[in-house]
Amino acid sequence: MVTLHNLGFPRIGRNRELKFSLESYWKGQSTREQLLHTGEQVRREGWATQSCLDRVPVGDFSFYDQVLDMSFTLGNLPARVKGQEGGSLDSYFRVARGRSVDLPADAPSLPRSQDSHNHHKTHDVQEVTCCHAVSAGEMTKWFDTNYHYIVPEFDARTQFSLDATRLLEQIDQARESGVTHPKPVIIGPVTYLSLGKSKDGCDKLALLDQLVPVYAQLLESLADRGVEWVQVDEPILVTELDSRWQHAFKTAYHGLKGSRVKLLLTTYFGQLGENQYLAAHLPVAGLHVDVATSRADLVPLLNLLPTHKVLSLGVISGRNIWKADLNGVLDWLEPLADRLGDRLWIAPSCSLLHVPVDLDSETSLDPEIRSWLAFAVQKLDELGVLGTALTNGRDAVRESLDANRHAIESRRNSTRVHNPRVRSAVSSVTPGMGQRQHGYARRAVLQAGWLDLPKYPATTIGSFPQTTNIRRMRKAYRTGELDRVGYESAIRGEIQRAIREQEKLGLDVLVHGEAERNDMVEYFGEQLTGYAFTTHGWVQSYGSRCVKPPILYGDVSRPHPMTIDWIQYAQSLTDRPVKGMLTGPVTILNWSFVRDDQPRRETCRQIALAIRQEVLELEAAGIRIIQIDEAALREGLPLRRSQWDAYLQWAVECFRLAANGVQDQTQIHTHMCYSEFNDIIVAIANMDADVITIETSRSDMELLDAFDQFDYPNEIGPGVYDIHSPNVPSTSQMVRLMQEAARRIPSHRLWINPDCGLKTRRWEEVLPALRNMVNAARELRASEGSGASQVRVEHVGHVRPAVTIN
Ligand SMILES: Nc1nc2c(c(=O)[nH]1)N[C@@H](CNc1ccc(C(=O)N[C@@H](CCC(=O)N[C@@H](CCC(=O)N[C@@H](CCC(=O)O)C(=O)O)C(=O)O)C(=O)O)cc1)CN2
Ligand code: MET
Ligand SMILES: [Zn+2]
Repeated sequence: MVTLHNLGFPRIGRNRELKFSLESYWKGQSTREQLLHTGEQVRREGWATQSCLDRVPVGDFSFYDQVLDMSFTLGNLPARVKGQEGGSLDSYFRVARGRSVDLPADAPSLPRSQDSHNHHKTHDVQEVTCCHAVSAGEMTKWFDTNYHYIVPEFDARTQFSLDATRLLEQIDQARESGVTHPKPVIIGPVTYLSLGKSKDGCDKLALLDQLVPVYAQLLESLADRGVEWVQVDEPILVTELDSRWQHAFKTAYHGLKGSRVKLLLTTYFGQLGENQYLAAHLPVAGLHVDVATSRADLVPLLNLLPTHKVLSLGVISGRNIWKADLNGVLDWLEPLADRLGDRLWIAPSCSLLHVPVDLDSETSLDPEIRSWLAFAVQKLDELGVLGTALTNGRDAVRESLDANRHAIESRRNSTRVHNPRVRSAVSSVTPGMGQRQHGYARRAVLQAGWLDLPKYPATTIGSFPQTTNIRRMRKAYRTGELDRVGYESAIRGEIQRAIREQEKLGLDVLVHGEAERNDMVEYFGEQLTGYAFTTHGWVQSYGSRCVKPPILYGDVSRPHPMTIDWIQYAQSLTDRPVKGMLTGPVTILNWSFVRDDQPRRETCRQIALAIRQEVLELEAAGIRIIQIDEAALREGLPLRRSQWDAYLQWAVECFRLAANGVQDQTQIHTHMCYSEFNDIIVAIANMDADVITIETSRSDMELLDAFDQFDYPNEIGPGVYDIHSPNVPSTSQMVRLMQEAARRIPSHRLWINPDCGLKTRRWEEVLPALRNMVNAARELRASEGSGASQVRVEHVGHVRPAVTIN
């Protein structure tokens, strides 16, 4: 008989209870007990929802991040938090967020900037000057998702020691809640090491020998608690592993062979590929593989897998929100069930952390679109239907299967999905559409002519603080308490404030501040056709921070302008140039739930055409600098390097399609927060943006080495202000950073700007920081003896034109 299980359940709470509880605790507005209570409630609710399963995950809950939890379980805390006052929850949040100053009412934030190892640091509020300051752990994205984890830190002195309390307590709690077969979830030793970072250059793999015994101890504690199966997550098995890491798998799992619990070696987010043989032959009791997006692994695995092992198939996608084609799954699954008998387990492909909790909360979704969707709760229902069909035959669930077939067919045939005009627009795309009229050198002269900018022009990345007031007004508008006229005039007030402040600061190129946007992706999703959006579809991005990814179900078009009025209004308030501000097609794609019935590149092209229209209309409306953010272009790189080229090819092509239809005089900017560009600098150059702003302040400009070595031809704004910290950077600090930058990039091609948008900061922090930044620009100009725009014009002539990809 088939066994049904789950790999992990969303933990932010059906109504983001955990988010609110955490933020209130951090602000000192509620007690530790209240927070612990919320955590317990969320876990119990999750277990209740999963009661239909044969094995229920335990330990997938987290107050901040599951990787950080694992670090605590293994006793691997950075030395800087050891011996500090307070309980373990305090230490935990100290690693997660740093020792904070008083948390402002609206102090969310983006992940902190990267260091040179492709990690970016944390988070909401940062430790500052106080004597007890503790810097936060670094944070980086979890595989190819929009979830971010706290990077484990290693050095030559790292010692591990077991603290199984969290897991053991949760197992007891699960049992109290009626879970008869709790299945603890842990991150496996090899993935744990690979996710971490060596702080002193020590060899991470050298730690394996002392790590494995601690894992062995952990498994013993679980066995003592009566646990039968443990889910050991090793997602790095779906990436390319060199021979040392392959060997590490053998060492680790041979070291754990004597354990009294059974291990389910769990992989997800892709195919095992060349690691199949390795994974199939490790001495564990079972193997979980992702078969939701591709079944390429399946046949070879069936032949490789020793016959005593359980094979768990991730048959329902844990990454998207579409109903699974249950009849289609059964067609191939039934013969397998016959063949494998009790050895077959089924589950979602990965943890359900990456999808919203419950479709039933979506009362205002269009009923037809709703009928195509499944969130976490519904995915478990689907699993149940498959289980019953396999055990008792399809007739036992005939009604559910028929309804599912109907939904799948309705989606496939819906006229709302297919729009012939969009199809024909995409098929008439020509390579010339992604090509600027002339190369950068010629454009730069034309742009400098009208822009008349000083050297080191000062600008910002787009957003200004999203205050509580702005969010409240938006909520009031949503609920009808505030009418459109009232809302729009309030937003115009915010724009006006942003413009006035920037003028006072003396910035050279202004922004409107993005007050009208809930999120840089959701905002565009709400205005494009082919998109649906939810009211409760929150997904954790990091810590207490959530996103509500819009759902892209059909061909995309742009029925009306999306940003023009706001930008034009902003421009009407000032003589200085205001940047048009758009999110790029690749980022919109990567941060949305997208359709699975056509290749991503196809969907991306449609979005690119919609953004292109907006770009051209902005230009026609007199906006002559347009920024197109591609924060997720680099982070969207496939997990396997062998697939990078193909991805970069279409991703860059889509950016070019969106951006490059403009006149030479129009200046295109792009922005990326994740700035480890060594491997993809050619692709970045191929985007051919006139100016790229990136996150560099934390790395002391080392990230610019890639641009330097490659001779990146266009202009660059390396971030000098770490916006993830409430710290106000000093003028001299920023001057020094720009001087570092100027050692790598000719100064006539440098801009000065913060690392990223300022939406998560407060005005009180932003104003002094930007004041110092503008002063830094002035000092630099003075010390170089010329502030005249001619300098820019004179120099640009020597610059090589950008490489093109056509
Ligand atoms: N999509 C996306 N992915 C991204 C980023 C990003 O900016 N966008 N940045 C990187 C880091 N990830 C991040 C993810 C979320 C947030 C963030 O700040 N999220 C906010 C929600 C932003 C939002 O959608 N706001 C809405 C709704 C806000 C809300 O909850 N309103 C309350 C009421 C407001 C109040 O009374 O305070 C409600 O509806 O109940 C709005 O402004 O309209 C949060 O969790 O708090 C920041 C960074 C990487 N991935
Ligand atoms: N324009 C956006 C902003 O300033 C870019 C953010 S990148 C995550 O917020
Ligand atoms: Zn950014």
